[in-house]
Amino acid sequence: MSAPGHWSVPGHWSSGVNPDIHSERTSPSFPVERVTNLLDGGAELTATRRHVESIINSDSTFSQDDRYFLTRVEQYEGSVRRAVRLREKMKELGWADNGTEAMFAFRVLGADVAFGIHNGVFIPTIKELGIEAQIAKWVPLAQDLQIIGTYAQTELGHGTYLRGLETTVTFDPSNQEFVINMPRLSSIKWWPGDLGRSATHALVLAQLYTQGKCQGMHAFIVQIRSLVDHSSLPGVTVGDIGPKMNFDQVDNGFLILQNVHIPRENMLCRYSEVSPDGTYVKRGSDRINYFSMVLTRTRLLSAEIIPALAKACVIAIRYSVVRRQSKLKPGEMETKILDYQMQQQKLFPQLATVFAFHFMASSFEAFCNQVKVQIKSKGDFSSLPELHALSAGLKALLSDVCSAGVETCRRACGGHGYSLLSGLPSLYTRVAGSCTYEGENTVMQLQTARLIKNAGFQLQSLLQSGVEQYVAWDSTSILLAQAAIAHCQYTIVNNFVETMSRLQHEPEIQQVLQVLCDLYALSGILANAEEFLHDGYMTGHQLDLVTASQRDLLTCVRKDAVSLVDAFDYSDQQLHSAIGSYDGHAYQRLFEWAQKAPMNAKVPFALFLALSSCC
Ligand SMILES: CCCCCCCCCCCCCCCC(=O)SCCNC(=O)CCNC(=O)[C@H](O)C(C)(C)COP(=O)(O)OP(=O)(O)OC[C@H]1O[C@@H](n2cnc3c(N)ncnc32)[C@H](O)[C@@H]1OP(=O)(O)O
Ligand SMILES: Cc1cc2nc3c(=O)[nH]c(=O)nc-3n(C[C@H](O)[C@H](O)[C@H](O)COP(=O)(O)OP(=O)(O)OC[C@H]3O[C@@H](n4cnc5c(N)ncnc54)[C@H](O)[C@@H]3O)c2cc1C
Repeated sequence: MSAPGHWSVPGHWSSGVNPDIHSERTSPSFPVERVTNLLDGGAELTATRRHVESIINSDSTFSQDDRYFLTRVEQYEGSVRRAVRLREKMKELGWADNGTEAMFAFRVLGADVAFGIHNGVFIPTIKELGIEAQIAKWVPLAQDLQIIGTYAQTELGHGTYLRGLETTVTFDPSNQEFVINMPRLSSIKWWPGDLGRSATHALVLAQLYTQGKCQGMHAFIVQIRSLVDHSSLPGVTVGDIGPKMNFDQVDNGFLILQNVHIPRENMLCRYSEVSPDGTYVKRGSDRINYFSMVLTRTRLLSAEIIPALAKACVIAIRYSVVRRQSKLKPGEMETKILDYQMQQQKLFPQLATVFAFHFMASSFEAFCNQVKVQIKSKGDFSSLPELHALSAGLKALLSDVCSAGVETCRRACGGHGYSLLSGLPSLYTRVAGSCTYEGENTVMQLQTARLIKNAGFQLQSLLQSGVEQYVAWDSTSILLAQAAIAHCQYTIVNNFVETMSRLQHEPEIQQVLQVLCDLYALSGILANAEEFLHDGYMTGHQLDLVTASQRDLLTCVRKDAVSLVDAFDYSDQQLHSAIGSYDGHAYQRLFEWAQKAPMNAKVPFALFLALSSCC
């Protein structure tokens, strides 16, 4: 520490690691690398991921040092540059689109690389709902960025209620074409990502009409811009929907189609098709055209939703050991804020939640892949309702909990948590979108509730009393949504316990993770205490025991907290945080990054004159 009164504005970094964070890493009670391996799915995958990250982090195109000081157009153009560079890298290095390296590359870059809907929804939907000939035609063009696609389903007037979508696609057997129309203002496609400036093609989800009958929502590939000069095609009006809470780098757009003609072959027809004479042929489940959303909900858990809370925990816990404020014991040094029980009560249940959700998402993705194979190779749709119900409930629960958890981490960092430079506000505004997109959470919970017994009794008694089905359903919906959440919580705790039981051959990591498993379960009981008391499932005394046990567990986690967040293995480039970096030099980074603010650029002389003239 420099002598009082004599210090220099840091023009350089304090070398090494902040001693306050260094002391937290000297004796972890578990092998940190083994937890990293467990989270990656094995040591080999950790090595592959790190190799991919080192390639990305060493390429200046992917650098985002100025990310907090860019205009919206600069953010969009930067994300497009990164997307094109990534495609070049993948070609140079031979990373296959469905390979591990590409999966890690997209995960590291997330929405910071353009064409997230193109890569994450447009291409997978063609693979799932298209026949082999359609996959062979469109997917290579898309993977090579010769076409850019979007997924255009939501309209100005409808997002949740898909049976209410107004865009019509009518088959004309005389010329073997579909004619697409949007009958009114509320029919305009509104929100699709990559649509506003980038997309050349759209997967348009619309009501299919053939032989005068509506056959419900189907998917159609529609070219919307020229591949020569990128201008919009005849009958097409397209643009950006304007500023949003986050995702400024994404060109969410609007699309109007008036009398646009497409060939019959452009309807994705793995599970349904229109014959040349206009006959509609259906294969499989009524709701198979919703399958792409089920897959996206599942992928978003580990691609977007859980990483937001994981990064927030890394930032908040690292900052909480380098931030000293007030004194626990008079006369001693100021206290690390992580030593306050309240700070532990805020942050450690969030940390336990990340592990619980990580293990749940891994198990659920395995189940989802199993169902995909069942459907595609055997035409067996029997597991689709369960997959839908659970994917809807998990997406709703995990996005709700992770959004609230990121906000808790942000608030736990005081004023610096309110600075964009901490990385926390943008983590929150970004993950908050997941409570809405890919199925609004309330509606998703109610989809899960269709399976749940207790709510069913209430529903049954209403129906038996003669109440109409839709009235009975809506008047039970609060109970139904609660039942759906409880069902998902039970599934998550059960999965965490089962995951721990499979670690008996690694006692050191089993022990530290078991503490988090217990903390997650007990915190869940405390957060829903009224339910357990209401049903007589627990007494007040038992709840007191839960509270005391939770407090003891917080103390157990405290010793290893920094090592546990280090195990997530996020690089500083991925955290984009001045207060959560590995070396713990929060104050130096805040000061240096602030110098980049355009507000600190040389005051223009004209402004100086104007200011001086008014005083
Ligand atoms: C990895 C990603 C890329 C990463 C990249 C980088 C990051 C980037 C981040 C941003 C990424 C943004 C990505 C946003 C992309 C969008 O937001 S796309 C638009 C998403 N929109 C939605 O999710 C719409 C939500 N609405 C719906 O799904 C449907 O309207 C509902 C709610 C399921 C209701 O459908 P419905 O036809 O009215 O059916 P309903 O009457 O409720 O049910 C009838 C029966 O069908 C069943 N059913 C309903 N749905 C299904 C289904 N899907 N399957 C099976 N059965 C079903 C019901 O269970 C029910 O069965 P029974 O109980 O009768 O046995
Ligand atoms: C960041 C972002 C990216 C997106 N990307 C895409 C994309 O790429 N492609 C695309 O097609 N769409 C996209 N969307 C749109 C998104 O899918 C819709 O916003 C979402 O499906 C919700 O529909 P909505 O906005 O019409 O809300 P509504 O369906 O109008 O719901 C509004 C509110 O009404 C209530 N409500 C609605 N229905 C019910 C019900 N049955 N019971 C009880 N309450 C109900 C709920 O409180 C709900 O929050 C995106 C949205 C966002 C925010």
